[in-house]
Amino acid sequence: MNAPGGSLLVAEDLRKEYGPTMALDGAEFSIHPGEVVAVMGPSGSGKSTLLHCLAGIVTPDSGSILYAGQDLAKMSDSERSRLRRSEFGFVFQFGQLVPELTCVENVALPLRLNGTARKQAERTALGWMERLEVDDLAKKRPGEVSGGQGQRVAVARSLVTNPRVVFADEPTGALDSLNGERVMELLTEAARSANAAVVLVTHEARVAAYSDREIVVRDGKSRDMERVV
Ligand SMILES: Nc1ncnc2c1ncn2[C@@H]1O[C@H](COP(=O)(O)OP(=O)(O)OP(=O)(O)O)[C@@H](O)[C@H]1O
Repeated sequence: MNAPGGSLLVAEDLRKEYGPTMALDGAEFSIHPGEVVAVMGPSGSGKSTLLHCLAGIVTPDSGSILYAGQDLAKMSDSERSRLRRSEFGFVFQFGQLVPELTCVENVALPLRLNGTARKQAERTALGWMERLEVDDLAKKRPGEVSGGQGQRVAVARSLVTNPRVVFADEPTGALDSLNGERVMELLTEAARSANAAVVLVTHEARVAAYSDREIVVRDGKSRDMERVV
């Protein structure tokens, strides 16, 4: 079931203070199934805090977040963590692959944590690695692959559970522009073909260009660029 208006994830009037810092000050957000939305804005404006609230990682001080019509605040911790494990995928800027595991084991990890048997999990993982053009790296460890290759492995891992929303926080922030563009191409292509929505935090216009819509966050307040004349 989706929220009214066909939105998959809707946030209203989010506020979050860290001591004297107002990280979110009435931020709003909405995303439809399969849509790619870029969250832009200057450093420290509240982009990552917004993403963490939407993903149920950080609890806002006030405001509401509805995922598929369900209020995140009314869920128990275990319901929220089940949501993060099975309905959401995550890609971050750095250090997200487990160094001791091979790349295919890394991609298979979310399935293993959900109870899928190893062989089946690794078969599914390899399918996603093919789509991200990194299946030849299956047996390598993260320390043996390049930054761009590692991010493609991380993208494969974010999609392996067939999530309905992928949260990507500066996924190309540590890459050169050519590798960054390729990661964005593959991430958006793979997400669109799986009908997964993508919440993409970035401060780079060329990365945001891969989105369907942009939201700008300034001083903890968000503005949907489509509504700006
Ligand atoms: N865990 C925390 N503890 C204290 N202050 C925090 C915490 N997380 C964020 N902040 C503060 O909240 C404000 C918003 O931070 P946030 O990381 O959301 O911004 P951002 O737009 O993602 O920045 P950047 O583009 O630099 O990553 C900043 O002033 C930051 O210092």
